[in-house]
Amino acid sequence: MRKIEHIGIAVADLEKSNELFARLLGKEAYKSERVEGEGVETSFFLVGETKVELLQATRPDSPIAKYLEKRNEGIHHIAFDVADIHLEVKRLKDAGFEILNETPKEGADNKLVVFLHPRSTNGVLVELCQEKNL
Ligand SMILES: CC[C@H](C(=O)O)C(=O)SCCNC(=O)CCNC(=O)[C@H](O)C(C)(C)COP(=O)(O)OP(=O)(O)OC[C@H]1O[C@@H](n2cnc3c(N)ncnc32)[C@H](O)[C@@H]1OP(=O)(O)O
Ligand SMILES: [Co+2]
Repeated sequence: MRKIEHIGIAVADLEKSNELFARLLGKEAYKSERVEGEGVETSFFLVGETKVELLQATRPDSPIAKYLEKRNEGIHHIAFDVADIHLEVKRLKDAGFEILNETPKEGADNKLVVFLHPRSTNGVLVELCQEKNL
């Protein structure tokens, strides 16, 4: 794990939360991106070396929709930047963590992503991110 890539925050209304975080951080989101595979619309704010990712569900079966059915808006996951996602998946699997998708999938912001089940990570949904062009 090289650094915290982003903190993912589940929101009900992306436009409203974009305005709130722009006011909070003193800067606008640098991008918005829809990830069909996850049923999410995201926006990203750069904060030093790391990012805040806001996520709104685009369909009822989205993990974000399911999350917000049971919980208030708030921190949904923490994402770590990794150099080699396949190596990290093997390391973490051997270390006893529960990998949700062993084959990396398309993430936002030009990343390949893998998720670990929160029941194996002290109740925190963990995402691994590798830059796609490496
Ligand atoms: C990829 C685009 C973008 C990016 O950065 O590039 C994203 O970040 S997309 C983010 C949205 N996608 C995902 O979250 C994919 C991975 N998530 C999942 O596969 C599910 O959400 C899963 C398996 C974590 C939970 O799904 P499930 O249907 O099992 O939901 P339950 O409500 O039944 O929860 C089971 C159990 O897990 C706990 N839980 C659920 N979500 C979270 C969470 N975000 N953080 C911590 N814990 C979570 C929940 O409380 C249940 O625990 P229990 O003790 O049984 O009550
Ligand atoms: Co994320």
